[in-house]
Amino acid sequence: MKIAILPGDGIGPEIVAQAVKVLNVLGESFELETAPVGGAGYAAHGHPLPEGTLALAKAADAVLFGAVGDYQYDNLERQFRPEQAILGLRKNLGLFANLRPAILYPELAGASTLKPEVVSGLDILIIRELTGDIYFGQPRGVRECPDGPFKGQREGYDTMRYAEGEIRRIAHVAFQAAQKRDKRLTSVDKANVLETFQFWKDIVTDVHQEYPDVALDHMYVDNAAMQLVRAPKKFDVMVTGNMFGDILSDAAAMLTGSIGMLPSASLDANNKGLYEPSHGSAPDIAGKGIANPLATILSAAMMLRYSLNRAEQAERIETAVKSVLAQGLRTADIHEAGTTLVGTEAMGDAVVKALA
Ligand SMILES: NC(=O)c1ccc[n+]([C@@H]2O[C@H](COP(=O)([O-])OP(=O)(O)OC[C@H]3O[C@@H](n4cnc5c(N)ncnc54)[C@H](O)[C@@H]3O)[C@@H](O)[C@H]2O)c1
Ligand SMILES: CC(C)[C@H](C(=O)O)[C@@H](O)C(=O)O
Ligand SMILES: [Mg+2]
Repeated sequence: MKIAILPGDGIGPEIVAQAVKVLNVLGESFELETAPVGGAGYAAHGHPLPEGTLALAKAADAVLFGAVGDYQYDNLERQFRPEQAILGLRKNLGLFANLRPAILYPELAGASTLKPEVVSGLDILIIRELTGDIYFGQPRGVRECPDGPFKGQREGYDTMRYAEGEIRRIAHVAFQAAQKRDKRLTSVDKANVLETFQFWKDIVTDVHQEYPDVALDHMYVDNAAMQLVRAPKKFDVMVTGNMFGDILSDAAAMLTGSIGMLPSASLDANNKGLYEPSHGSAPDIAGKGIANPLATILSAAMMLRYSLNRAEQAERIETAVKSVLAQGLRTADIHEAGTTLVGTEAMGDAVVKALA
C-alpha cells in the first residue's frame, strides 16, 4: 500500500517526521513517498500544488499531510499561496467529509484552559463539509461596488452556496457516524440569517427521516460556539459547513488541551482520504523542535483505521499515545507543573518506544 507523505511548511516537516517514524515501526510493508507541497511546492516547482505532488496524492491509497503556510508567501497572488495546496487537494480528491474528533485524554484535563469538570471525559466529533460553501463559491473577487452608500468604491465579495447533493452526502456521513456513537447529531447553521443555511437545515431535516434512531437537533453557529465552551460534553456529533466547521474545530481543539492534540481525516465517498492535524504550520515555533507531534501521529492512526483497513494498528498507536501521556511526557503546549517537558523528536521517540 502506498502512502503519500506531504510534509509542507513550518512545523509540517518536524511533526510529519514523527508520524513517519511511528508508521515505520508498525511492521507493515507500506511504501512511503514524499513530495513537496505548499510554500515548499512553490519554492521547488513554482506552484503550491505541483503536478507531481497531485499525481502522487491521487495514485496513493492515502495521504499524510503536515501543514502549509508561511508569512513569506502571504503577499503572493492568491493562486500561488501555500493554502491553495490543501484546498486544491481537497477539491481534486473529492474529500468532502472532514472528521475532527475532539477527545480529552484524562491526563490533559489540567492542560485545557477550561475547568477540568467542564472538559473531563470529553469525546465529541465535529464533521465539517470540506469542498463547498463560501470557500469555493463563485463569483468572488474585488470589484467596483455597484450600489448603496459605498457605490463606486472597491468592494471584496465571496459567494456562499451549497447544492442539495452536497448537503445530503455530508448529512448521511454525519447520521451514520452518530449511529456508531451516542446517536445524537447537532446540525450547526445560521438559518436565521442566511438562505444557504436555511436550505442546509431543511435538507438535513429531510435526510433525518432515513435515520429515525438518531436524535437530531439544530443550533445556530453563534450559540454553538458559546455552548462548546460552556458545556461541550452535551454534544456527541456536530455537522456543519466548511467555514463554520473551520472555526468551531479550532475552538474545540482548546477543549482537548491544545490544538496540537486534534487530528483529522478528510474523506471521499469511498473512504479514500487525506490525514492532517487540524492546526496550521505554526511559523512562530517552526524550526525550534518544540511543536506537539501528537495530532499528526493521531492523524496517522485515523489513516490506518479509515483508509488502510488496519484498525488494530490504529488502536496500537492510540494506546501508545495514552501511554506517553501517562508517563508524564509533555510538549510545551500541554506542559504543566509536575510533568516532563520534551521536544518534538523526544515525543515521537517516546511513542515509538511505547509501541514496542
Ligand atoms: N491545514 C493547514 O495546512 C493549515 C491549517 C491552519 C492554518 N494554516 C496556515 O498556517 C499558518 C499559520 O496559521 P495560524 O498561526 O493562524 O494557525 P496555526 O494553527 O499554525 O497556529 C496557531 C497557534 O497554535 C500553535 N500551534 C499550532 N500547532 C501546534 C503544535 N502542533 N504544537 C504546538 N503549538 C502549535 C502555534 O504556535 C500558534 O501559536 C498560516 O499560513 C495558515 O494559513 C494551515
Ligand atoms: C489553511 C486553511 C486553508 C485551512 C482551512 O481553512 O480549511 C485550515 O485552517 C484548516 O482548518 O484546515
Ligand atoms: Mg482551520
